[in-house]
Amino acid sequence: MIVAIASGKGGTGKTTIAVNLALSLKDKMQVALLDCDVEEPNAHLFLLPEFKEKEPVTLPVPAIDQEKCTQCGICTRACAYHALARVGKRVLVFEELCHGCGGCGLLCPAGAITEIHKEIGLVKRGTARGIEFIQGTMNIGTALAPPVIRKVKSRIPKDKLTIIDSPPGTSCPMISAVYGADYCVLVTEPTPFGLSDLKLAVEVVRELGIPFGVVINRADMGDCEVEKYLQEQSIPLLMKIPFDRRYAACYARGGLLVEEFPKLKSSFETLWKAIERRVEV
Ligand SMILES: Nc1ncnc2c1ncn2[C@@H]1O[C@H](COP(=O)(O)OP(=O)(O)OP(=O)(O)O)[C@@H](O)[C@H]1O
Ligand code: SF4
Ligand code: SF4
Repeated sequence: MIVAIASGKGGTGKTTIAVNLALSLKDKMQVALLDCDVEEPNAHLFLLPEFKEKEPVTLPVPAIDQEKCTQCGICTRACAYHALARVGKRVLVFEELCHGCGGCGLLCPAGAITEIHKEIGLVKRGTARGIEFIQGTMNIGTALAPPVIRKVKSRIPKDKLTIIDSPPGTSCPMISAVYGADYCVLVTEPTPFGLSDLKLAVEVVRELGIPFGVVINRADMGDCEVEKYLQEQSIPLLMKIPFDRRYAACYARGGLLVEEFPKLKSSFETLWKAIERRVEV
């Protein structure tokens, strides 16, 4: 089963929940944790995995043979991302804009386009406390998270519960991370921003047809508009976690909540039961 932990808003507690859910379940079943927050992965800071494999992530970007190019303009007109431009008598490639779709190479009538493999990130795989840990990282200066996320997800083991720590927001990186999940846990906080971004995230997972429920983190910090919204929309409330300065201090030290606060472990086990029940339904 694949469970994605996502949220419309950053900093709501996705990593806290993904890491501690994995730790709470690892003695009961085989668990894999995928850190798909590839712009800023941080789950490793808590689990301290030992990485055994590393694989670069590459994107096929075009290289133009200016000798062969007839400047017909077919490729520049075809590229939906404006990654090609005719400047004087040359066709230039703006690699940062290229999505590696391969379209220009297929269309070029002069055979002037070949592909080079540009390194845009790294996927690392290892283990931590009996948990299979897979992490993606984007190279500095690159802009495309989805290919790195897809590469991380290509490593999903078939025989384990896979927990995905998704990037924040509701744009392409989040969609790439949650796509194909059996269940999505949307983490929010009871603030106007939390509610507004939750609504966007709900739209995304509904559009993708992924069953989902909500965890309200720092649940005692704001008003109850989030709960009212969940009731109106018949969205399951899976868990409420109170704000606790000791949790923040534990996090800041790289500590593990379920080890320092054993009561939380049973809360995460209950969260898992709620997810499992809903996926079976
Ligand atoms: N219940 C809580 N009480 C106090 N602090 C909390 C609580 N939950 C999370 N935090 C704090 O909120 C911050 C963000 O948590 P976390 O990194 O898990 O969020 P995130 O959603 O993964 O963030 P990002 O969107 O940047 O990936 C951390 O400093 C963490 O200690
Ligand atoms: S590979 Fe696709 S995105 Fe990249 S330059 Fe060619 S047409 Fe544009
Ligand atoms: S399609 Fe080929 S020949 Fe035409 S401008 Fe592009 S690179 Fe040159």
